[in-house]
Amino acid sequence: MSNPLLETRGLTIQFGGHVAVNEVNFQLKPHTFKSIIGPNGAGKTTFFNLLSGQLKPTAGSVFFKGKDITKLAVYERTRLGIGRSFQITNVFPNLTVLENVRIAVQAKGGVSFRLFSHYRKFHQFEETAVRLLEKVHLAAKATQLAKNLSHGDKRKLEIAILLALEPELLLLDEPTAGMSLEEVPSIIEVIRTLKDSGDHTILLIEHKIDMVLGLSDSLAVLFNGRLLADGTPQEIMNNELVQSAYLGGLYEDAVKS
Ligand SMILES: Nc1ncnc2c1ncn2[C@@H]1O[C@H](COP(=O)(O)OP(=O)(O)OP(=O)(O)O)[C@@H](O)[C@H]1O
Repeated sequence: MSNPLLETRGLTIQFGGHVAVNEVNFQLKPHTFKSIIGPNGAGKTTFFNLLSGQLKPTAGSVFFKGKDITKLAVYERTRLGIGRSFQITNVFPNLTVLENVRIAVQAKGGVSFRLFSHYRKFHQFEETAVRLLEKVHLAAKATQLAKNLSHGDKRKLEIAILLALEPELLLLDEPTAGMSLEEVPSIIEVIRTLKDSGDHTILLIEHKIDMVLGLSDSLAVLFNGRLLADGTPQEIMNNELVQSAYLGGLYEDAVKS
C-alpha cells in the first residue's frame, strides 16, 4: 500500500459559530483521481482553501508527502507541488493564449522579463507552452487573445497555466462551473486526458455527481462540513448513509443546479 500523497487529520475551520469543515480525516493516494462531492455549502471550497493554504485551520493538520504543511503559505505549497484552480477564471485578458502559458512556463523556469534576451531559451519556453496547450486541447487557439475565448476555453487555458507549474497534485475546483451545457463535455475530455497521462494526482470538486462518476477512482462525500464517506463510486452509490443524507432529497438539487 502506497503512502498517501495528501492527508488531513482532524482538519477543522470555524467561521464565527459555524463549523464549515469539521474534523476531516482524509487521504489521497498518489496517481489516483478523487472527486469531492457534496451539496452547496457542504464545505468543499473551504476544504480546498485549507489544502492550498488560502485559509488556516482552527484545528487539525494537512500533510503532503508525509510533511506537515499546515503552517506553510500558498506559494510554499505551490513550490512543493500543489497546484490549485479556482472557480473564477484568472488569465491575462489582453495577451494571447500562448503568451499566457509561456509566461507561466517562464516563471516556473525562474527567468524574468529583463533577462529574457536569449532567443533559444524563449523558443524552449514556447515549445513547452504549445505542448501544454495541446494537452488541454487549445493549441488551435494559441494566437487568439485570451479575452476572446469562451468561458469553457478560458477554463482550459487556466488549467494549462496551472500545468506549467508542474504540479504533482492538481486541485480542480468545479471546472465546469458557469459553463454552458455544450461546453461541459470538452472540459471533461481535457480532465480525462490529464488523468490518462498518469502524470498527476487529481482532486476535483464537483457538486453534480453524474459528472464525475465515470472519471473518479474514488469519491469523498462532504456534508455539513463532515466527511460522510469515502470510497469507490460503486461504494458511495450503495452507501446508506450517503443515500439518506445526501442522495435522498438533496441528490435532485445536486444534479440539477
Ligand atoms: N470566509 C467565510 N466566512 C464565513 N463563512 C464562510 C466563509 N467561507 C465559507 N463560509 C461558509 O462555510 C460553508 C461552506 O462553504 P463552501 O463554499 O466551502 O461550500 P461548498 O461546498 O464549496 O459550496 P458550493 O458548492 O456552493 O461552492 C457555507 O455555509 C459558507 O457560507
